Amino acid sequence: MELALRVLPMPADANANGDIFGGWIMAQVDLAGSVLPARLAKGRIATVSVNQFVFKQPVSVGDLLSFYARVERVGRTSITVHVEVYAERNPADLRVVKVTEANLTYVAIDGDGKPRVLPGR
Ligand SMILES: CCCCCCCCCCCCCCCC(=O)SCCNC(=O)CCNC(=O)[C@H](O)C(C)(C)COP(=O)(O)OP(=O)(O)OC[C@H]1O[C@@H](n2cnc3c(N)ncnc32)[C@H](O)[C@@H]1OP(=O)(O)O
Repeated sequence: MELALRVLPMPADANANGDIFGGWIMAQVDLAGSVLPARLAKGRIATVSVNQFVFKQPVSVGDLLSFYARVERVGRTSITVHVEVYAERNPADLRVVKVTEANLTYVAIDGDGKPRVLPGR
């Protein structure tokens, strides 16, 4: 898997319990997932589906989040990627835990927002 994004959640991204909002994490996964498809599509892409989002562990302010991605499938106009998210925490006694993973599909689109055949397909 390839490192696509690394980010530190901030207090503004936390909910009333002090854990990071799932929706904020989903937005970061969408961005991280788009990196490999954007390279392959060589142009505009749009997210068409997100499957199997599972939150395994809470994320806290101060965790360093790393988003790893790999291409699962390349179709005629679409690319599906698998993204896994790991949190590094507790610097004094470092722990790395997988916090979530998801499959996302992106479609290459033209200037009118219609599906576009991927380069080389
Ligand atoms: C220099 C580079 C560095 C990189 C640096 C990174 C930069 C990175 C920047 C970009 C960052 C953007 C990342 C955020 C992207 C958004 O946030 S986009 C906003 C949210 N998404 C949208 O608004 C999309 C709305 N949907 C649509 O406009 C249309 O549905 C679409 C996406 C154009 C597709 O059109 P459609 O007519 O529904 O599609 P259709 O012809 O039926 O099928 C097209 C393909 O999609 C597949 N598909 C359709 N529905 C589904 C489904 N439910 N599930 C799975 N696949 C499906 C089909 O199987 C088909 O695949 P192929 O067989 O051709 O491979």
